[in-house]
Amino acid sequence: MAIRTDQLLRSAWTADQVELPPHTLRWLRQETGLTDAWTPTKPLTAPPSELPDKAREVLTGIVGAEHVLTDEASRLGRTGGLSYLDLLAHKGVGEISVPDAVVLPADPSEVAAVVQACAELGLTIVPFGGGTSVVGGVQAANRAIVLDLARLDRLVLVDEVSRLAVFQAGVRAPDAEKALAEYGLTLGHVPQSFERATIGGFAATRSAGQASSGYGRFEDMVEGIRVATPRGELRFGVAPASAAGPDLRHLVIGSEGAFGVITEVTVRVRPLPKVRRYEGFVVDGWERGAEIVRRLAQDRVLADVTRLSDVDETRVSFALAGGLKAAGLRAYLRARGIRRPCMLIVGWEAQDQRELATRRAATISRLRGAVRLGRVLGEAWRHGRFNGPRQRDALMNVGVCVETLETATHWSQLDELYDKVRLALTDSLGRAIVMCHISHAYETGASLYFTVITPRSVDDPAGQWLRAKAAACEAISGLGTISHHHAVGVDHAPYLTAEIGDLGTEVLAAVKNTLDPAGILNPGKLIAP
Ligand SMILES: Cc1cc2nc3c(=O)[nH]c(=O)nc-3n(C[C@H](O)[C@H](O)[C@H](O)COP(=O)(O)OP(=O)(O)OC[C@H]3O[C@@H](n4cnc5c(N)ncnc54)[C@H](O)[C@@H]3O)c2cc1C
Repeated sequence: MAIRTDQLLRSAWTADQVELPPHTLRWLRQETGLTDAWTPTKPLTAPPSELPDKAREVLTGIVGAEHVLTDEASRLGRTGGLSYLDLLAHKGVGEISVPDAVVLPADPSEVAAVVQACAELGLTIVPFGGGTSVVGGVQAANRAIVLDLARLDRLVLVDEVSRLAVFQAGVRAPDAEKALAEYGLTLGHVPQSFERATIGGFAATRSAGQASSGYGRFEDMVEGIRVATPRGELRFGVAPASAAGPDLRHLVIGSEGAFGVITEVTVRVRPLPKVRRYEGFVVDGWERGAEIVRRLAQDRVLADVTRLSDVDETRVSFALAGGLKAAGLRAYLRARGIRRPCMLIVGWEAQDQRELATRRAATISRLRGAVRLGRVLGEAWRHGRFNGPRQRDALMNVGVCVETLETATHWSQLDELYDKVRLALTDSLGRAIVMCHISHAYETGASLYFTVITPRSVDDPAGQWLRAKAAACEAISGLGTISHHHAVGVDHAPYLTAEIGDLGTEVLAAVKNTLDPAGILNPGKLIAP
């Protein structure tokens, strides 16, 4: 099997060298004090593989010699995920552990055999989907082997009557959508990592896509799931709803490879939309914007995509759009009485114009006081919706520390959480741009997604972000969730008990102990050591 090149690009999102436009670089220097001085980088190298001969022999017997890879490129290609710290580590800054081998099983039965064999051999396994984790979820502690699900790439079946599809876990989101489109169907799960992430990864992390208001979070889409554990196979989901005890699907959805390896997922699918419309509005101030989004959620008229940027994120978006355009827009908005512009993107997807018009009218009637900037802004957002990681590459290339973090809470606590996280980040980082948006709203609350941009520390680039992230996590603890959709991984594991309590942590540990008594599955993720 050809190794996909993007798995080798762990220090960047794309192979192309991306550069910031000159006006953006100038603006960034003014705003953040960015200079040309930053820690030099060098490519990461791998130590020799220490995969024991016996283990190689057993694994080769299951998947074939060509699917047990110990060469440097294959192992570096599955070293870590895509957090800022992982990307830095690939530039030779900070610490990261390189796996001893990459194993590529072909189907659920080979996955089960690999898991059993590793349990007997005492070999640690890191399940690896698209490798887009931003919380240390695919870090290979203890010189583990990476179990790459890339060959589980089939659409197993489509039940058009029930609107269900069964995918193998390694199917990437664009391939899933392409396969479903042939049946006139869609999953509608569009996270920013869409181009690379997999069906199994979405289930393992309780992912949420940009259109979650319309299509739901990924866990809402999972009807059934198949998981290989060292103790045998788990299979859940025989009916759309059940009163047969607790819903055990949710023991494995979000289990981040710590309880078992997801091999197949049955997902709810919907008809492909025939019409779509995305529009941009501007509201005056974050508090007013959040109130509008709350009304939309509580009146149940949210657009499929509903995304509110705070003043700083809006300012940055306008600045990046370029000098004259941005100045003209600001003047226009001032004339319309908007002093603290906050951008609101709304997008609807429907089967026909009539459905779209009805839903649009219901949403728009609640946007009192908002200034409509029209479809150009909405469409620009839609077309650029996957650009974030490319922009991050360009920023990192000029010595910027750029990272995101996310949380969620109830409406009554949203402002407090917003203020506390912002304060924690700015206190820790000093001169930094800290911006935020709401992109997932519920009747009872919403997510907050923060992006940070600051000059990378010359002396201690990793420590700079570790300290800021710790400060933000402390601010979140007790007020919101430690993760709305990025999952727990290694980074959030120390904060999980504060959220679910000692007994909750004990329950998770008991489940882990039952399914994985030798503790070989993704150690250190989800449950802190
Ligand atoms: C630029 C960027 C943007 C992002 N945007 C979003 C977003 O909008 N919404 C969102 O929800 N997330 C987002 N993420 C986070 C990430 O993409 C999601 O967590 C995604 O669900 C991970 O899928 P993956 O296939 O890449 O999984 P991986 O990164 O490979 O793995 C994630 C975790 O799941 C485990 N795992 C993977 N596959 C399996 C399996 N088959 N069985 C058991 N365990 C498994 C891994 O061991 C790991 O702990 C973003 C990440 C990046 C880098």
